[in-house]
Amino acid sequence: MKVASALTIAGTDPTGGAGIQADLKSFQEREVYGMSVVTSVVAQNTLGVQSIQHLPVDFIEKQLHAVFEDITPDAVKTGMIATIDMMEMIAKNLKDKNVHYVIDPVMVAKSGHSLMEEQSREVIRKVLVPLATVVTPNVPEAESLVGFEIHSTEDAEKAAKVIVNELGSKAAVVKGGHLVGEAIDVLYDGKEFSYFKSERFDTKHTHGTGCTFSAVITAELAKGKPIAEAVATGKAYISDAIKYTLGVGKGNGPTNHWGYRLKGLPNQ
Ligand SMILES: Nc1ncnc2c1ncn2[C@@H]1O[C@H](COP(=O)(O)OP(=O)(O)OP(=O)(O)O)[C@@H](O)[C@H]1O
Ligand SMILES: Cc1ncc(COP(=O)(O)O)c(N)n1
Repeated sequence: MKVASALTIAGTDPTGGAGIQADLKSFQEREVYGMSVVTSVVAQNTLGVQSIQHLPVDFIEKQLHAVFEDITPDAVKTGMIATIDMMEMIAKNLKDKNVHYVIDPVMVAKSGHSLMEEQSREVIRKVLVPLATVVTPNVPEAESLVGFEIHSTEDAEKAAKVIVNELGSKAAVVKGGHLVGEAIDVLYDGKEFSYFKSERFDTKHTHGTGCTFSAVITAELAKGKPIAEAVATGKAYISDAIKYTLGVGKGNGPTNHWGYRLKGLPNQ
C-alpha cells in the first residue's frame, strides 16, 4: 500500500492552533502522511504573537532537500513565508517538482501581528502564485494580491479571476471569512466559479481556520481528488471544526479537528 503524502512549509504555533501544527493535524485527520518544513518559529498562543525567530534560508533549504531526497510528497502547501529570500528559495525548489502546490498567502495573524515582510507581497504575486494549483487568500490577502477592495461575493469573484487569469495560478479560492452574512468562499478554476457556503458561526474560536482549510485542500489533492471536490471537503471540514468549538485557550481558540469526522467532541 502506498499512502498519499503531503508537505507543509510554514511557521509554527506552539499552542497547536495554527501554522505547521494545524496543518499536520489536518493531514492526519484526512489520512494523508504529513511532513513539515519549518520557516519561522513563532512564540504565539490564542492571545496573540509574542515573538518570531526566522530560520536561516539555507537551513530551510536543507529541510526541503531532506524531504525531497527521501519522500516525494504528492502535494505541498506553503503558509507563513516571511521574507523575500525564503520565497525565492522555495520557488526555486518547487519549480521543477511535479506536485500539487497550494498557497495560503499568510500575511497578518488574526491578532494583527504581521507574519510577512511588506516588500514580499510582490514576490508572492510574481514568483509563487504562477507555480500554484490553488491559492487560498482571505479578503485582505486577496485585496493585497489584486490591488482592489473586496466587499462582496461579486468582488471576490473578480479577485479570484485576476489571480488565475493575470497572476497565473491554476485556481483560486477567495475565502469569505472576513465578509458579513453567510461564510461564502468563491472558487475560480479558469473556466467557472463554484461557491462553498456555510452559516456564519458566532464564535471567537477561529484561530488557524485558514491554515486548516488550505491543509485539507492539500491533503485531498494529494489523494488525487479534483480541485472542486478538494475545496468542498476543506469547507465541510472547517465548518464543523468551527461549529464544534473546543473552548481551548484564553483568547481566540483553535478549531476542532475531530468535528468533521466525529461531528463533535471526541470525548463525548
Ligand atoms: N465565523 C465563521 N463561520 C463559518 N465559517 C467561517 C467563519 N470564519 C471563517 N470561516 C471559514 O473558514 C475558512 C477560513 O477563512 P478565513 O477567512 O477565516 O481565513 P483566514 O483569515 O486566512 O484564517 P487564519 O488567518 O485564521 O488562518 C473559510 O472557509 C471561511 O469561510
Ligand atoms: C505560523 C502561523 N501561520 C499562520 C497563522 C495565521 O492564523 P491566524 O490568522 O488565525 O492567527 C498564524 N497565526 N501563525
